[in-house]
Amino acid sequence: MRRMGGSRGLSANPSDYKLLEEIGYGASATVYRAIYLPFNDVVAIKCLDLDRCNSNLDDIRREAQTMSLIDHPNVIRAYCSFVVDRNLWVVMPFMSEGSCLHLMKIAYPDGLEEPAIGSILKEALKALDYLHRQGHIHRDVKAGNILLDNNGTVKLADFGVSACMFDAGDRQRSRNTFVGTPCWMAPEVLQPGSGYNSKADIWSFGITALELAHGHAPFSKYPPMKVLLMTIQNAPPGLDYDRDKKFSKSFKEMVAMCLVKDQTKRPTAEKLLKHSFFKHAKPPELSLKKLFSDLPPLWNRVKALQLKDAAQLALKKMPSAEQEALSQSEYQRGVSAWNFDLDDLKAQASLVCDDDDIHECKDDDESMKSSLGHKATAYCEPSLGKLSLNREVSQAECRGPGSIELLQIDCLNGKGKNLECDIVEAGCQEILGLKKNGSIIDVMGSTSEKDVVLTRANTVKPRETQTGPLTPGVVLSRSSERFENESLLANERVRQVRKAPSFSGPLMLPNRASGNSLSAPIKPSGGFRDCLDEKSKASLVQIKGRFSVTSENLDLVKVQFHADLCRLHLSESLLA
Ligand SMILES: Nc1ncnc2c1ncn2[C@@H]1O[C@H](COP(=O)(O)OP(=O)(O)OP(=O)(O)O)[C@@H](O)[C@H]1O
Repeated sequence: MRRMGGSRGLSANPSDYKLLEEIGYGASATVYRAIYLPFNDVVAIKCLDLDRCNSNLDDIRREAQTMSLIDHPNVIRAYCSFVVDRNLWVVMPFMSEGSCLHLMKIAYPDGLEEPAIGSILKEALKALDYLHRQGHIHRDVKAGNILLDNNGTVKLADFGVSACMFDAGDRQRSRNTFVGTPCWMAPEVLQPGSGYNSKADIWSFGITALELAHGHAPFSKYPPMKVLLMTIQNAPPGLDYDRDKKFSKSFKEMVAMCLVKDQTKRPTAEKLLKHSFFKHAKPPELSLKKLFSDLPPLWNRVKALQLKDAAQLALKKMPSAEQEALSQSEYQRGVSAWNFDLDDLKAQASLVCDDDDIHECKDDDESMKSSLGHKATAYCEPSLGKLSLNREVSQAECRGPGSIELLQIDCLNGKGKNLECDIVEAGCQEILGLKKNGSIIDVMGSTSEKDVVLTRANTVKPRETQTGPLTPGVVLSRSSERFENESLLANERVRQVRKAPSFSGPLMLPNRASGNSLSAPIKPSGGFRDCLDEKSKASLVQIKGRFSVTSENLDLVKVQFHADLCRLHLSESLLA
């Protein structure tokens, strides 16, 4: 056991803590509610599995140190941190309402009202202002990293990928590293070698504003590679469309100021705080408390979300581990290609149907809703040649009420060209048992319902169109009782899905579903990294929800990309 970082009277003795329920999970960590026994205080403990972590110990130590030095009411700080067996425990304040992302997923799938958004964003912006003044770039600003408590306190969390602007040498080079979560990443962050600064956080902040307004980030239904391309090539997203009429002019203007592609034209956090949108924002204790007044306890919400994730994974035909491997592989192809062949990626982007982009730019949900019950418009271009891979199901996104499930079948040859595409449409809500117009997700109402859901999910076949009426799901209740009753049985099922067995070879990954991101899944790459040589490992890091490729050693990335592709071919032939 080793202690890292400072403490405010809390001991670094693990036996002083009693771990209670799981309240969150990310790429490499599980977060628990816990009791600090000597004071009988409730705290949160982030348990980072050092074996599962892609970061090296220095990065982890840095996150813990950064967290322990933080002193701002809107930034989560670490009370203390210490190593227990192969885990790093980071002890921090318990934020009883969890992340904004979880809150939206469970109760506000179409986003929050403007007053609440204004309050949340203002507090998060104060946090960014503080961090930037301290020389930090957060690099992972998103709703999943904005935590709330029942008093309406808002805190920015997760310094896992933060960087220091004052670093020199190797650390300075880390700012040429491609880090973040694709949907939230600024265009300049996607350009290896160009370098970026705290303005990257302002872009992510603007994306987060859209996320809070719509319930999901722009482009979140697309695979990561396409997100990267769209971020670079499309006009910046904004609050410009029909569905956004309800929002004020000043909100729209504030978002537009953040989402300027030229980073030099974006305001600093300090300047943005002076914008009229924030001047008129209500104190959070007035506008936020009512958001969670009827919700069950955080841990039951998290369980419900885990069940939903599990059902989504079960929905797909392939064993989840295999599917994750393919998803990982797709992601990697895209990013590797981005790094070494910009023209090729641009060519790919030009092949994407205009329709598709229009759907995204106009209004994901509206277009999805309107296509409910109809065969979705073809997503990709016609075949360009002989099919070399028959990869299926690269993305399955389930949105809010009234949405459909798109299972995108997308095949690539070695050059990254799309060869064959198809779309399978499935009634997402039918499969997940979601109430059509409800807000809270009560995914599994009873054991038998769970069985029905999973059985249904397993019988969905890619390449078949799922038509017919959507059956309204289980009635969603704001009572916590049902969550309580379900939790034990459900937990086991979730864990089984999480620990899906490996399918074939080194691409098999631990499964954490989509816990902290609404974007297309980006999976942990521990298993995959294991098969790389040490140099390749150094140049490429991917974890769920985040992505990192250094700008150096791109050749290694390229070599690794081809190796990945070969493995994928091999898997395909084994499958055939
Ligand atoms: N102090 C806290 N109180 C309550 N919930 C928390 C706290 N810290 C984290 N969580 C929950 O746990 C989730 C995961 O935490 P965190 O983002 O720190 O993990 P991570 O592994 O770094 O995630 P990722 O890499 O996916 O962003 C958060 O999204 C949030 O829902």
